[in-house]
Amino acid sequence: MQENQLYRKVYAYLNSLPCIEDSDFANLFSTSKSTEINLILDENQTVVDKFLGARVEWKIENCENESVKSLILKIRKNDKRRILVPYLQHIHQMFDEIEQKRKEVRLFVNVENELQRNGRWRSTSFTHPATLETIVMDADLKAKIKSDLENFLKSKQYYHRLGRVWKRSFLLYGSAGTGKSTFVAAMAKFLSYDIYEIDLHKIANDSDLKYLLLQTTNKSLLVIEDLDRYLREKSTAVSVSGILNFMDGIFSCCGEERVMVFTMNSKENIDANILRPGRIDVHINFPLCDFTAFKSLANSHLGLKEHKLFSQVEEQFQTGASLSQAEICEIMISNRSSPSRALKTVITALQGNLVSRVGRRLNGSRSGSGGVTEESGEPGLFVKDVQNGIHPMKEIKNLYGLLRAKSSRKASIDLSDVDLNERGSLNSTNGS
Ligand SMILES: Nc1ncnc2c1ncn2[C@@H]1O[C@H](COP(=O)(O)OP(=O)(O)OP(=O)(O)O)[C@@H](O)[C@H]1O
Repeated sequence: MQENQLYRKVYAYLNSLPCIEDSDFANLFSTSKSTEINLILDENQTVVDKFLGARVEWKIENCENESVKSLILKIRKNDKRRILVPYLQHIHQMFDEIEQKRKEVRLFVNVENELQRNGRWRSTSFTHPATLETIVMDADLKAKIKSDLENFLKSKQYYHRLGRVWKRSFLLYGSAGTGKSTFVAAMAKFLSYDIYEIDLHKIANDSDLKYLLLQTTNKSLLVIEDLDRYLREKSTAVSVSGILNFMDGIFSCCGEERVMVFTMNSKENIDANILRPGRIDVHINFPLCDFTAFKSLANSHLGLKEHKLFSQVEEQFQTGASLSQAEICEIMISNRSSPSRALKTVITALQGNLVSRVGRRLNGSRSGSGGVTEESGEPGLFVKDVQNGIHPMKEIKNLYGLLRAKSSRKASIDLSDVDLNERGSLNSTNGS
């Protein structure tokens, strides 16, 4: 016999009401999440609910046939016409939200063509503990992204009215270890979407990629990590046009409520067609750790809000030294029993980073490369001289000067890449 979907939804809705906790009888059940206990309605119990100022009553009853249960709804005659339909719609909506929260997030990865006996995706439960709260990033930017995702979840009608597929694409770009992958995990958790992580190496050709896409479900996050590397090294059998179609072609529109996420170390030299709105709607920069991010990490990893060594750490950041969040986290985790030691190690690592940068820059100048910006992997290291532009030799002298007199704050060293102005910004192009 087929399950009555309305019954299922109302039942789940009633069990989610706070009044169940106050009732005289309720059955206790554990769920697949070991620490979670659910309270479930007892038979013949009456549940009172309120909607648009009206009181409604539900009762769960056994039918003559013991295996069939029914839910009896009582509404005052005067309220019936006014609230019945909107009330049932409200239950539908609440049910979707309950399902969303309850859903276990799964991680899917694609397997090679020849292993496809059980389909091309293998999945496992996704239990990554990262959340948007645990990610250290600019607070305004985080709030904007959160609200962008919340808006997306509520925008089915809006997208449909525009004749657009209900999907949104994000580019997360920045140096290694700045939190891009962790952010993907946090997004999936926030949305309660399954993750489909696509390994382009394991895809035979463009049609194979389409085939994989058709095997994904709605409410999912499709992720391609390090897209810039695939494009640069041409290390996949998928062509650029195959990737463009994946991002915004007719096949990419087969599902709904999808979020696509691409990560890159740098978006320099990336074909503008790939980055255009529709293919990428939101660009999010992940800069290397600065002093503000460092303080958040020190707080979360070492429980430090202030420390006498903070001023020295700040000085290092001001001289242009930098480390990724991953490097700083690792130092803090391995020295967590001694916060002072952790901070001293961070200071030493920042000093070492500055020295090696200067060394590399000197070598670069000697070999005649005259490189003012560094290619991907590290953001450009500039000394900006407002009147005279950027001079590599002057830069090196400045850096040595800074190393000698660590407290000097005369030179201004800007460690962000070309998107400095976008730091903390969220470029949203379709205004959903
Ligand atoms: N912004 C951040 N907030 C909190 N932790 C971070 C952040 N960035 C990095 N980390 C820590 O560093 C580790 C590595 O980060 P992650 O893998 O997310 O970086 P990534 O930018 O994806 O690197 P890659 O480009 O090499 O894949 C994570 O386990 C996380 O604990």
